[in-house]
Amino acid sequence: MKLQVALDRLEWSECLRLIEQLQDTVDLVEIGTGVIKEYGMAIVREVREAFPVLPLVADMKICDAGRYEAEQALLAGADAVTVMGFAPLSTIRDVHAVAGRLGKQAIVDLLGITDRSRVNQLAEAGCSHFCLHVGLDDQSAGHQADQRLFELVQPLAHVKISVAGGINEQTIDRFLLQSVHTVIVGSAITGSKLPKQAAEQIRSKCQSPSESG
Ligand SMILES: O=C(CO)[C@H](O)[C@H](O)COP(=O)(O)O
Repeated sequence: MKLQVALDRLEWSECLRLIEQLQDTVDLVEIGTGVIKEYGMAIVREVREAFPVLPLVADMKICDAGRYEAEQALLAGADAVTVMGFAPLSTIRDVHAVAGRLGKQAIVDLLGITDRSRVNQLAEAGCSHFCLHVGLDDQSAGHQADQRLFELVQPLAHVKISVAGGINEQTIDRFLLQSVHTVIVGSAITGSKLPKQAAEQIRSKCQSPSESG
């Protein structure tokens, strides 16, 4: 299981400082939606220039203007871009087309989706990487990423699953036996007084016996 650290609600310099610290511990770095809204593509470009081989996700949460917004982030240097599962299929198709043309990835964020038939429709449209996601506001209302989320994608074979939303060193245990491709962790790492140690502890749980050294 891969570990993706999400950089949310952080200042520019703090993002760069954290990437410097965490680059050898995590598999992917996500520039969070709020950071992108504050600093735009300039921060994606600077991260790419400073860390040329770092696998980088731009959490654009695209819901319209798919071609334009996906191109912005992917041409700025991101390897993958997110599009919302509730967006029009035309938008979702355009994001995938741009990603395919540039040899990059599109990830469909299922935030707010509770209908399995919608996920099937997305899979039929060619989506192959889904993010099961409990958003910050729903977390505040007491919701957590748990087994029920997986029912959305259970019947689908050959898709990659990421999971996000308030995951920490304890709650990650819930996903170890699921076929999760990537676990996305934000606050539990970036809000820690010792982010590298927090990432290392979570990282050690991501490794299956065959992956550990
Ligand atoms: O996409 C996000 C918010 O929309 C976050 O990046 C994701 O939920 C991970 O952050 P945290 O672990 O703090 O919930």
